[in-house]
Amino acid sequence: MENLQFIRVNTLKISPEELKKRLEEKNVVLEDTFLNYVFRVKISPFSMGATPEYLSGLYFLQSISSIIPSIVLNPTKDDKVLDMCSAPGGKTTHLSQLMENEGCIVAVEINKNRLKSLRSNINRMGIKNIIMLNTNAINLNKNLKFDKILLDAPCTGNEIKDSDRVKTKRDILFCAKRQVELFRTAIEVLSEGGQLVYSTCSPEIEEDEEIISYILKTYKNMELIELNKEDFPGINVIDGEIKGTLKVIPPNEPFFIAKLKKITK
Ligand SMILES: C[S@@+](CC[C@H](N)C(=O)[O-])C[C@H]1O[C@@H](n2cnc3c(N)ncnc32)[C@H](O)[C@@H]1O
Repeated sequence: MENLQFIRVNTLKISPEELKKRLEEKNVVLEDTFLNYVFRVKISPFSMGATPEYLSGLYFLQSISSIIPSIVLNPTKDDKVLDMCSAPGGKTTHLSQLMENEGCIVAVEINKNRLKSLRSNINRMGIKNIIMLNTNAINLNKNLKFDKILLDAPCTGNEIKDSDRVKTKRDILFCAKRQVELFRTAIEVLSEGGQLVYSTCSPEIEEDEEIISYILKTYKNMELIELNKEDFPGINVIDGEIKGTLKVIPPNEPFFIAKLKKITK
């Protein structure tokens, strides 16, 4: 099988051209993707997680599927952004890069140990617009308000990440319940007119489309913003069961992505 490792260049520190040149000088073979700052690693003589360039924060190792949610959220320098489930920070640091290290991101993570990897990634990548919160995102103060929210929810995962785990119906329903609870808080702290991206790396319909359809049925002030699979050439993306949602399928890492807007309070 071809190598499906990707690097996201940290454009806060280096240009894609310069990093590509530096890695090619070390015999790394990179292939372009539809994003000028993301490359597929075709051949590497060494581990891409142990190079001086990696350690000094010039790039992040990230599946191309998991690059989609931050692009779809499309934050600007003026936004107040909430990342509800943020460690180890692949998407948070990508959001920060898209915001050119300006604006403000509140990155929430419940797990203390995982918060350490988030902190180290933020430091390594020279990011200055993130406030970390070690708490349960479900219990966030409902008076807070954000323009954009990423809910990259904890889920049962997928066979590419976790091939030996056997998931049960019980695991799936446990995650689905928590996903709805997180979603309820997300809607409360989203400003009127604000946008929310929901993603999971699980292909299970109970954690994906069924969550979106429950939310759209229950919250009449939330509407779906339709996504277009043609915007992601070179990635195996199909339409989800709900028109306008996306599913990334193998050989890429499975992912589900949906975007919603809060039309009224
Ligand atoms: C899918 S991972 C997030 C990956 C991350 N967004 C990234 O791109 O690197 C889900 C994360 O949510 C955290 N989490 C689970 N329940 C949470 C909660 N109630 N509040 C905040 N974080 C939570 C988990 O510890 C885990 O780190």
